[in-house]
Amino acid sequence: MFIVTAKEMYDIDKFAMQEIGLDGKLLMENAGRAVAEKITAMSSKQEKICVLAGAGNNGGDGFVIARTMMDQGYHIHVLQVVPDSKIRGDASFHKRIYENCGGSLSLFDGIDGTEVLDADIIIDAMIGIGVKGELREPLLSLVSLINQQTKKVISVDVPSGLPADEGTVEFSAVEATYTFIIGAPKISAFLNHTSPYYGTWELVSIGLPKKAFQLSTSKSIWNETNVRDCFPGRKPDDHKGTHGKGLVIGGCTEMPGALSMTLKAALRAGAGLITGATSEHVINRIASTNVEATYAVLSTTDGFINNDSKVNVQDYDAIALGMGMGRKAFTSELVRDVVSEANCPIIIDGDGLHHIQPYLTSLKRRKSPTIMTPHPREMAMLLGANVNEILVEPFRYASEFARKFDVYLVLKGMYSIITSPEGKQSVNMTGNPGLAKGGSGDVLTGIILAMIMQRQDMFDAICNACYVHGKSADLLIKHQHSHHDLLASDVIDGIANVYRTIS
Ligand SMILES: NC(=O)C1=CN([C@@H]2O[C@H](COP(=O)(O)OP(=O)(O)OC[C@H]3O[C@@H](n4cnc5c(N)ncnc54)[C@H](OP(=O)(O)O)[C@@H]3O)[C@@H](O)[C@H]2O)[C@@H](O)CC1
Ligand SMILES: [K+]
Repeated sequence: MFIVTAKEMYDIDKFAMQEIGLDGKLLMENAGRAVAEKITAMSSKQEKICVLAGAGNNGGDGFVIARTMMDQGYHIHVLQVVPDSKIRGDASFHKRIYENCGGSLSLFDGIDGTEVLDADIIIDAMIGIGVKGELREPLLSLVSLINQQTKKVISVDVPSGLPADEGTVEFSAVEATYTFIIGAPKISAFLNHTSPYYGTWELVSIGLPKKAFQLSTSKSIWNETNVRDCFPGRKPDDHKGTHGKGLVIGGCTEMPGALSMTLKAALRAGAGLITGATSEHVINRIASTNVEATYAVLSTTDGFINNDSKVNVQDYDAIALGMGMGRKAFTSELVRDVVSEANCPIIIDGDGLHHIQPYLTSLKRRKSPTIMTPHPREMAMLLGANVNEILVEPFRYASEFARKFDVYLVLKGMYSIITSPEGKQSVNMTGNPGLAKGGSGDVLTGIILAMIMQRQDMFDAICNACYVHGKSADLLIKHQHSHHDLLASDVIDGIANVYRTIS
């Protein structure tokens, strides 16, 4: 499923019309019919439905929805929120058809007399991706009235007033119960501060050609079909070496658990052989619960690993670096040496991100892929930016960072964004608030390690890992646990449930 900006959507629309030859009125008919079908499935003919129609194509969709539902016997009224003179193009065409069919319509004449107050269901087709700046009056007051009601509000494409793109914090918008998104989800459906306005959303397809999307956008949702298409298989003659030999470097006296979880997650996720490189103290603490792993002892100062014992990094297919290692200056040296000496893919996570921050440009010199897995606060630290700036524009920050430092980036969050060094982006939709706990990130790193060692496309492997991690949590919440009691170690055990569903 592709994800678009408003501009990309307009480009796709233009391509479909000018290059492919699809008519705009037909696309609008398809959009309105597809949304009407969804709405009829969730409403009854006894309910009074008010369609709020604007002047642009979003309003045009509203007229098609109204006509389609009216013909099926629904109790429909259109409240046109702009004067007749403003209605243009295809919207004007579909308004005429609605009226020719005998549809009921009135002009919005101020809040007091509004039909919104009478309706059981409000269909918001005032403004879609064409919004510019903050809502003007009288729509601003109308939106505020709608948001005070407890009625079911169904937005068409985008809740009116909400920007389709990232980067805007000042806006007023309809707080929809449901949104039926047309063609492709817009970026604002995946941002912390804008996604709640959509309510529950669903995509409706209107016949826009796949070719148009492929030419215009490099962003998509990574879903179960993607996972099934490229999930590493197992053959009868496989041996432990077939599935990779991984090294995990991290841990300190105060945080032995982080390394332990990465080791265990990597093994559960399918790694062939895993070695933990850490202090003797940490090994003594975790070895009995990670009996399948092997260990390399690193020298320490005050319980933190240092660079004296020189880690052997040459014999591995991939390395994970950083979890629970602390932030001592002498550990930075070790991180730098591993990053410059290893000839295999490296995942840098947790404290490793802090150590590498002053040396980010060195990553460009690596011959093998580098994967970084920051949460938004770590991303802000890496960039020297404010975390709120990142949260408002995560796609842009992620894309610029990945390109600049030639890394694969997993920007973790409610919707994690995976970015390739070329700027290709995927959003992972699995996962739930139960994952907002210590250790979750260490588990994800272990799963990524296992996936990238099985020698498939790096981007696909990382996306699969994010999917598996979130899906494990989702299945556990569905069947056994709650958001409150779910632990990172449960997510490791839950990997088995995910594998059973996809293999
Ligand atoms: N892409 C596709 O393939 C297809 C797209 N389709 C649909 O088209 C939609 C995009 O249509 P669009 O481009 O006509 O813009 P749209 O969202 O109707 O908004 C324009 C109106 O909003 C108004 N307005 C703007 N800002 C405002 C403000 N701050 N405060 C107040 N008013 C403001 C603006 O007024 P103006 O500024 O011009 O006076 C104008 O009247 C898209 O979301 C989808 O639903 C489907 O039909 C099928 C095919
Ligand atoms: K809308």
